[in-house]
Amino acid sequence: MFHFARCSRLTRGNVTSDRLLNSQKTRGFTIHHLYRRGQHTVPWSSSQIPSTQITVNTPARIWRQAQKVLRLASRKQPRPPNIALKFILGPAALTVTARLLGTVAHCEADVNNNIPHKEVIPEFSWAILWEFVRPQLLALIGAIILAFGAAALNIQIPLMLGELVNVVARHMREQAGDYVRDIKAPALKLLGLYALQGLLTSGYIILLSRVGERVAADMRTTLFTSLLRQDVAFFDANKTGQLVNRLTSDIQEFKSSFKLVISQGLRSATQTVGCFVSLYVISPKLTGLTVVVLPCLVGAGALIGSFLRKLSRKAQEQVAKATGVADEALGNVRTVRAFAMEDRELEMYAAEVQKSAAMNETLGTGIAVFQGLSNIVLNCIVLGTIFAGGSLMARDDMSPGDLMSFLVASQTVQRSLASISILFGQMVRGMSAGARVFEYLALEPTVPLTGGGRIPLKSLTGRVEFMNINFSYPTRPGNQILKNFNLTLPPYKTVAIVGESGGGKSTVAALLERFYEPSSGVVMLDGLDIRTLDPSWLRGHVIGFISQPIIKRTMDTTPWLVSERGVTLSGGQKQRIAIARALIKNPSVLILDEATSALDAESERVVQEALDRATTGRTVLIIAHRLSTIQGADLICVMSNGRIVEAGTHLDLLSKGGMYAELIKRQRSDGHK
Ligand SMILES: Nc1ncnc2c1ncn2[C@@H]1O[C@H](COP(=O)(O)OP(=O)(O)OP(=O)(O)O)[C@@H](O)[C@H]1O
Repeated sequence: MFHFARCSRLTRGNVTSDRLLNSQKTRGFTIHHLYRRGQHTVPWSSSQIPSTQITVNTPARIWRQAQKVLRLASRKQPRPPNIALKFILGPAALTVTARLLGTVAHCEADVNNNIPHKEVIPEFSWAILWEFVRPQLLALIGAIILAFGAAALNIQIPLMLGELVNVVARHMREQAGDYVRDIKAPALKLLGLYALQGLLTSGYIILLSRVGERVAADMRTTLFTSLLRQDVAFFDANKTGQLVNRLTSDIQEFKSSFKLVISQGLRSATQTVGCFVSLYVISPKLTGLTVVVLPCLVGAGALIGSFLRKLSRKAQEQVAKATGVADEALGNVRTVRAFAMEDRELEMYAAEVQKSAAMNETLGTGIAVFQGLSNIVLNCIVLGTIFAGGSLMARDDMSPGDLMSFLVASQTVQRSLASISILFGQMVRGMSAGARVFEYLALEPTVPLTGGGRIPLKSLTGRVEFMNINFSYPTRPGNQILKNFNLTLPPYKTVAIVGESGGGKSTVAALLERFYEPSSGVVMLDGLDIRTLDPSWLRGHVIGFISQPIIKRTMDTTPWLVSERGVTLSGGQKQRIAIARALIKNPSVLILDEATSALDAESERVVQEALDRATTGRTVLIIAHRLSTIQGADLICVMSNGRIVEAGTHLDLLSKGGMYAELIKRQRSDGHK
């Protein structure tokens, strides 16, 4: 048994409807259950109608309802195995370096991770990067110099600390001399070093953030410019969400990596080399011991760190998934309400939120165990160094200051090595994000936005001819929509196209707008192939387009504020605004694509009057569903199977008793006038 529910028509090319259809597809719905092109009735099987509904909107009631759904959802979620066990048993966990605490902190803070794309990752181009970096070269060189300076000072600091400790130790041993006078010089020197290091660090961070922000802003505008230029077919093939992702998270990811690799990469590399030299100078024996132990610690730590990062990324993906469900539901709240789907949406959201909470809990436990182990290992390293260093001191191979310097320098090496291992992963991620951004920069549209001839508006008559057009949409090349299609729109006349849904009527308008190029054949304007004409002039001055979908935001041309998606306006008001916008450019050719099909009788009358005035003195192409609105057209063409099969006036076609007469009969019996 089927129930029929009325819903507002989801229009083609409408992002909301596309998103809704996609989301419903993924949630086990069949598109046809929700939407059939050109029909306003939506069949539902009785089993799909939700059995419970939120009917009372008190907060307590809603809260109870949410809790019920959450309980149900959490019952369905299998709990992950105890992560602590995995970590405690992992043998590698015993050799974690302290700096990898930083790795974990990084995992938590890395909220800009891109959800990995399934498609093949394009190649990173250094040449394109150079184009963006070149204007910021001076600031970048400045940042690099300051970062090097800060790193060089970091190498000095352990040695200075050693000097200071030696003064203290000497005084304790000898109990003689002026302690303040002796300690003053090295202490002031160290203080100076600290201050300079702080200054250099602030300097390079300021410069780098300037470079990073400017490069990112440049990339965003260049990518957006490139996207706006792309063919309509490009947008058929690529989901809006993915494109927006490239503008936002990919560029963000690239920017973070760029800044991090330059600042921390430079600093860590310099510090590692410099401190190793210091270590060797201080004590070759102790350095030998460190060379054996340290790489094992760093390697094991990096391994666990990378495991946690993966876990963190999965948790973020899950959060994004949950957000996606909420976004779909809130973005399409009218449809959700119309189908009484609140319970189901809540259930789906709660299930996704539960999953993400469970994953984040796992991650949290992992981080906690990791941090605990790291602390133990760090302390053991310090203990081991003091133990080995102490025995060297006993043999007079080392001074207390040397031991202090050694401890601090070895900690610096550990931190730097761990940071390099993190940076390597970050660099790979940043390069993939950059490559995804660069991919569309080099893409050239087949139909340019501008360029080509213009016909002087005074002599333009608006005669349009479609000659032997064959056409398939680029995304569905096997499905030929227009087959040897021929049609002439005489100047100042109104031609209507009618026919079965999905027969290709709107496609004809899309070809005239040059949204797509025909596979073969030509579209002519005043005897000129439109491919030789300037597309921006054609769209901006010659062709006016009024379709049923309403523009979803305010435009400069409207003197009053329209709410998001135009929800505060009636259908008739929206349509009259659309007509006003199309007429502002005083077009010679006007396309009306189902301009009144969603309106009630009164609004239709008002809009029809506006349209009648608008069409006077122009070449008009009407793509119609409701045959009542086109009876006065100079020519009515019936389309079937990609070509015109009947043409004539309303009375001609009625008297012929062919397809048009059949359509009229069918619409009358369906209840349309
Ligand atoms: N952007 C697109 N990419 C791929 N196929 C498309 C695209 N737009 C439309 N189609 C397909 O092309 C065919 C013709 O669509 P078109 O919108 O031109 O038909 P129509 O006669 O205007 O239909 P309706 O009366 O239902 O609006 C349909 O099968 C449709 O699914």
